[in-house]
Amino acid sequence: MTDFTATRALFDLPEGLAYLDGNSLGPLARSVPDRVARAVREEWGRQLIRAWNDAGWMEMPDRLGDRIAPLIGAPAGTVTTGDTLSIKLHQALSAALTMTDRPVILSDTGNFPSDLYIADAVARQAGGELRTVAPEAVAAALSEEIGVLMLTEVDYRTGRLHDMVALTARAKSLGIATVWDLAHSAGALPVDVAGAGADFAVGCSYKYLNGGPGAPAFVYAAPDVAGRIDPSMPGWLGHAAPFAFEPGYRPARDVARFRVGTPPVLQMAALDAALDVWDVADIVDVRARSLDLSERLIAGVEAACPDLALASPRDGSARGSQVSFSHPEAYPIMQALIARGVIGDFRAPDILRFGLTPLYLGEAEIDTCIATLAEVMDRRLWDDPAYRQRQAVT
Ligand SMILES: Cc1ncc(COP(=O)(O)O)c(C=O)c1O
Ligand SMILES: Nc1c(O)cccc1C(=O)C[C@H](N)C(=O)O
Repeated sequence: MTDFTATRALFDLPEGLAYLDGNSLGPLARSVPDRVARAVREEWGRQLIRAWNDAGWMEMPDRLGDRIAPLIGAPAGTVTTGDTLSIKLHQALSAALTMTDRPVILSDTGNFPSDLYIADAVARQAGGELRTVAPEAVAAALSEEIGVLMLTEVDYRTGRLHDMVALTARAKSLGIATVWDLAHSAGALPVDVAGAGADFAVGCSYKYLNGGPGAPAFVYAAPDVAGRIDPSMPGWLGHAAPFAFEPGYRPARDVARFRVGTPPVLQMAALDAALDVWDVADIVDVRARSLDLSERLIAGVEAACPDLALASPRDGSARGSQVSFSHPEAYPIMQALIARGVIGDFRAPDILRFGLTPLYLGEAEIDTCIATLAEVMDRRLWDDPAYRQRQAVT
């Protein structure tokens, strides 16, 4: 059983702040500064170029992939890390399109814009198109016209959770390759990519994995497809023998062929330290506690703030690890909340979004969030021109 008092002590959160935005940027794990300082001072500073071998820098992308793998139900050797999620998604989609003669990608209208932009471009470049339907309509839209199904398991706005197992099985029965974006799943709820039979999965590590701003993305390729991929971005570090400097490209074994160029070692050192929390935390316990905290938040907000409408599925099993409410004045409401030490975020056009992250959040923060939100709403504290000034990053 996970001891959540112990996991919370592993994070360095500002005193007096209720942080419900770990679904966008996870907080600093206490072990990170020393690990990064060691990478800077000892490895870079003293070992210099030798650190690629002696400090294991070159193996880091695959080693971190192996640390993330158990959280997404992937066997060892099937996940690697690097670049950004947008890039890893581009690579996975390009690979998936080579597995079909139907250059049509199906996704849903709620998917993250970056995913849709990339899918649209990749499909058009392959002579096909991206089709989108409402999230609830995905199963019915799967047909033999579709070549690739690309979905984000948890909707970034509403928290709606797709049924990965059922959709992947149905896709497979129609010969459709699958690419799952686990940005809002990895570290938030149990995922079983291998059990579901997914072909590819991608995700980021700066949300529920707490790797820090700009932390590397991860990519999973199923063992039966990995060795057949002709990478769209055949960088030298995805070569079977990078330091042979051969004139022609020969892909590395399985998923390692998704590596591109030099790994961001300092960022990877931060992620490496942040992942230590999973040595003492069980994702099944995290999910159970996330659901309890979510119920508490929903019940409290609905009782105290009748003007806010629940924008997430009410049924916990159909929801990821976030709870969203809608209101036409969601932007200034969130700014007023943030000014009072409760951090969630706003998503256009009208969503107040709260991430539930039991590794470092408990009942006290949920109750503070409810009470502060109630005060902001009751006293119309949001109705201040200062809170309407839009920030560049929301
Ligand atoms: C579902 C989803 N896909 C893609 C991205 C883009 O990731 P990145 O900026 O790391 O490329 C994000 C978040 O930014 C996301 O939430
Ligand atoms: N990646 C981000 C960034 O570089 C700046 C600000 C926010 C983000 C995010 O991750 C947004 C996030 N994907 C979301 O779900 O809204």
